[in-house]
Amino acid sequence: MQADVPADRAGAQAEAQPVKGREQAGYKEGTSRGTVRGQPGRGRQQPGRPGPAVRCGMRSPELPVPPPAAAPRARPGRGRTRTSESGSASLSLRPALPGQAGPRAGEERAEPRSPPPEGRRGLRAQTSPAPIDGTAPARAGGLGLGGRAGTADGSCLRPGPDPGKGCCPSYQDQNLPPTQLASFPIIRPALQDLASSRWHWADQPPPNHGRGCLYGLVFDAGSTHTSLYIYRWPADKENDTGIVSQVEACSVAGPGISSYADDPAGAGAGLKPCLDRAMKIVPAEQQRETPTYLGATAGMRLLREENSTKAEQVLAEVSKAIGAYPVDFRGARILTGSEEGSFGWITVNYLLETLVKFSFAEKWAHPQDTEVLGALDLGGASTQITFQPGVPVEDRNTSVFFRLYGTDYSLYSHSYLCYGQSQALKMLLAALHQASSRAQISHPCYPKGYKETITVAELYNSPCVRAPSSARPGLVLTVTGTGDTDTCHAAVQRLFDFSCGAQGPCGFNGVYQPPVRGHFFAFSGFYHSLHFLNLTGGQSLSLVNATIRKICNSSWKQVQELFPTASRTQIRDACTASSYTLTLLLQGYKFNVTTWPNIHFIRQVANTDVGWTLGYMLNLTNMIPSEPPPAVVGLLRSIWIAATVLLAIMLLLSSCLLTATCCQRDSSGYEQL
Ligand SMILES: Nc1ncnc2c1ncn2[C@@H]1O[C@H](COP(=O)(O)OP(=O)(O)O)[C@@H](O)[C@H]1O
Repeated sequence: MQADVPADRAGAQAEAQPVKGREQAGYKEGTSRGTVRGQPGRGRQQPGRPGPAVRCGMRSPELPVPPPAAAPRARPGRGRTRTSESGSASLSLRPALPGQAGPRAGEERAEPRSPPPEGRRGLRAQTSPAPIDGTAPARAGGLGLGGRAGTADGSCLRPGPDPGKGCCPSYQDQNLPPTQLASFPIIRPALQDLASSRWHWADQPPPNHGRGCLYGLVFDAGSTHTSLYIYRWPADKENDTGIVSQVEACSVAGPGISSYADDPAGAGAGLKPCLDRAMKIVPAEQQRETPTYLGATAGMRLLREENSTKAEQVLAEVSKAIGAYPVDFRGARILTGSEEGSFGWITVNYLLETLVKFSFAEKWAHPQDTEVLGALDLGGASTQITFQPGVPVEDRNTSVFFRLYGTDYSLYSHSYLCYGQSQALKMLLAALHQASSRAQISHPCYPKGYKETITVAELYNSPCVRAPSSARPGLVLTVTGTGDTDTCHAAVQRLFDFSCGAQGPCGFNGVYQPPVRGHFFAFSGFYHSLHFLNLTGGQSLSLVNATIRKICNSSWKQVQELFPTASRTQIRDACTASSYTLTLLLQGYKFNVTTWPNIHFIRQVANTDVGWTLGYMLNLTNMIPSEPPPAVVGLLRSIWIAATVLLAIMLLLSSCLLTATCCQRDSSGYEQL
């Protein structure tokens, strides 16, 4: 369903034609927009207008998805569980059409898995259990058990008549050393470079003279919640990189928009407080040119699988709500799993300036000898892994190509639907229920002494779990925690099929994956589940194992004492979530004791949340063009001064020469006379 978009915007969007390019995969070495540094506004794309170029592409959605390595496992219920979101979805890195849903073909339906082989090793503590202090003060850098919302720069939140004054932070202000990462020695040099380059900008004239700042708004409509990210960048540096900062992340009250399937208007109404907040931040005269997007992720992908009409209704309602505000609304759509992974990867590498960097020669350039980082995202309903494997990606369904700032990137990316944290925990409970086939469920990952009830209807309310045909929806199930680490780990492992078969290296459920390579940022649920146990500070794998083991063996009373301020659900899920996270990383994505230190659990870099939204906006506003702007960009001021002096000298010399010639001619004339 198309969203309501004014005709003038439709025109702009129509410029963004799908581009045929290399390998017919929607890839184009796009044209840069020719922004000339020092001449603000000239040659610059109008803010809020999509860039002309499509810069990358992915496999066509029609490509077949490889069959699972293992034989299907019969599971009762209605239909198949979706477990894999293949990169076969066309990743259209171009302005989204309003209300356009992402291609469905990318949503690979899950194939049932075979039971994992017997005797698979569980998670084992390799050292004696370490004390857990979930209430310990946050490490340097201020990482804490935080809410989703945060104000990066409170001083800039007031609307003002003059957006150019006090609106954009100065470059000094932007030089916010991402101290969250200070404990990661490998990453630190890159961050020091980042900081130094920002100091370098500080030498430049203030960026916000003239047009002030530009803003962009992106709603992350996740399966568990929705957030509005408000971004800002200096207007005269629109085509530059590394300068977009997050002003605020506004958390929408209530669950994710997919929960409003039976009340679509409620999904739209819920967005209004955050839109009102944005209208207070973005100066009134700039609101109409502020590009605004809503991207929905796995929750909506699942709803679309279940009932596409309801999914469209929800999208239509959120579009209507956003369209009522005076912004340049560019549409609400459902991202494919591959887009989610790829935009997360762009965000990570943009924030670390591994794609393009401001050099000492005062030019933006692709940094030499800089390794890009991989991205690991754990949502509520899906998880993504995206990295540059350094070897050809053998499965075209998981292959992603980017050309960014004149450099080609060949990535591996895959999204597993239903393997986000909330849905995985639901699958675990359903499996335990089906194993018990009674109204009593013993949950080995819940603390001893914990008890709750849940109806069959509540348990089986997702396409990721299938109700047994005999299950009565109204039946009340009693779930009792047994706090048994080994049984818990075994149950978590049974959610996966780790066997790769003959087809080569894989992740899980028979999905091809080359061996992990280089450093990774692990964010969203990966960060939150381990941060709760204070395990995001570069702890060794043995300590992580020992800590999780200890928490999983604790009683309900003990964990309540350990986490006095946490919610009941957080405490209940501490063991399950961390066990699941570790299993996914180690057995699923195949990290090991050697590569474990290469995973950096992170929530923010330089006060900007790490997630897909920033990469999405950067792409749709063409802020990382496929080719660098023309070479005239970034000429040194000293060169201009030298050129002016040289010109003056040349003019002086020419006039001297002219005078001398005239004099000579005059004297020769006399001679003739
Ligand atoms: N402040 C937080 N504390 C704990 N967990 C969080 C927090 N913020 C996000 N999460 C977790 O991060 C994930 C975000 O998922 P979400 O974006 O809603 O899902 P998806 O990307 O699958 O649609 C969820 O697993 C959620 O529980």
